[in-house]
Amino acid sequence: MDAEEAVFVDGSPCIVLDSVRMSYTVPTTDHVADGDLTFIRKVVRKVAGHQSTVKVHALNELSLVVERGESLGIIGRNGSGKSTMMKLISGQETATAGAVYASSTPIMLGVNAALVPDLSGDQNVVLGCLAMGMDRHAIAEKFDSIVELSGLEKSIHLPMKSYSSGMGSRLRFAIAAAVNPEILLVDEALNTGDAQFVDRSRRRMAELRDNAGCVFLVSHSLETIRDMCSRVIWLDHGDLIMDGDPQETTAAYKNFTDHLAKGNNVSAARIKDDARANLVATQVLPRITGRRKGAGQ
Ligand SMILES: Nc1ncnc2c1ncn2[C@@H]1O[C@H](COP(=O)(O)OP(=O)(O)OP(=O)(O)O)[C@@H](O)[C@H]1O
Repeated sequence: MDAEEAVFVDGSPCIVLDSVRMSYTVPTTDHVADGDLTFIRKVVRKVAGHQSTVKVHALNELSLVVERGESLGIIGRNGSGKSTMMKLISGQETATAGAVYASSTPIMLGVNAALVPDLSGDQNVVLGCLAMGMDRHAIAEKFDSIVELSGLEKSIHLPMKSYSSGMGSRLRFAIAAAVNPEILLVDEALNTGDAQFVDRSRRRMAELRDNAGCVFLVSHSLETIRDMCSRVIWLDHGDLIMDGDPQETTAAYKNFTDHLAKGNNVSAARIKDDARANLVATQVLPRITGRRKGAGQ
């Protein structure tokens, strides 16, 4: 990534990721992680109860500016960093380095509501709505439609711990869908439910998308991404590979995965390298009074 572009945005963008990185330190049973330690030191560490750890780089340094009106699709293989990026934007996780700026609270459909298992479904509706910043009047107004969307009318007075995981997901989705967020995050991997609920939730999602200032959508369905997004980014092993037009980006990614599926690892790597070579890296600069679009480049 040699080229760098200074981005000058008119008005305020919805989301800015400024040199963001995310890594996790996780325990491992792989002794290679102990590196060059002598056998004796490895035994001593084990006896002393030391657990080996490795660092997982979920997202390597990247910057991104997403403007109002954009609908950004995020594609990539399993483990490429898509959900991690969503968690950083929603504030569920804090980046290891860099900063995330949002013009208002992003709402991630399905997971925003931190619900309490011992409370009943209806009590959790109130709790979840309060957590999203709704007042009691607005909650009372929306209550019936939330329960209806969840499809849990019969179980709404039972404790959430008695719900199946699908029922819990439906309630969380219905609560998150009660507000019309300016920044909407949809991770399709989190969308569970039976056919009837999927249909209902898709309709509500479409309404939310139409009303949102900007939308982030993670999906393994390239068709969904092409249908719904105005811009697509391709992540691989935590790196930003491509950022651009939905048709071009999904076509390049499909070409890459088709080559991989046929075992053509070398040509797949070349496709990825070519895509990355054309990437214009974003650089986030502090806003300076008087600076104009195109100035100072
Ligand atoms: N809480 C966590 N602790 C440790 N490692 C994590 C954690 N969350 C994600 N990772 C690691 O970070 C990397 C990126 O994961 P992420 O869930 O963002 O991928 P993804 O692109 O959303 O994958 P998928 O398509 O399978 O949902 C993976 O290697 C994953 O193992």
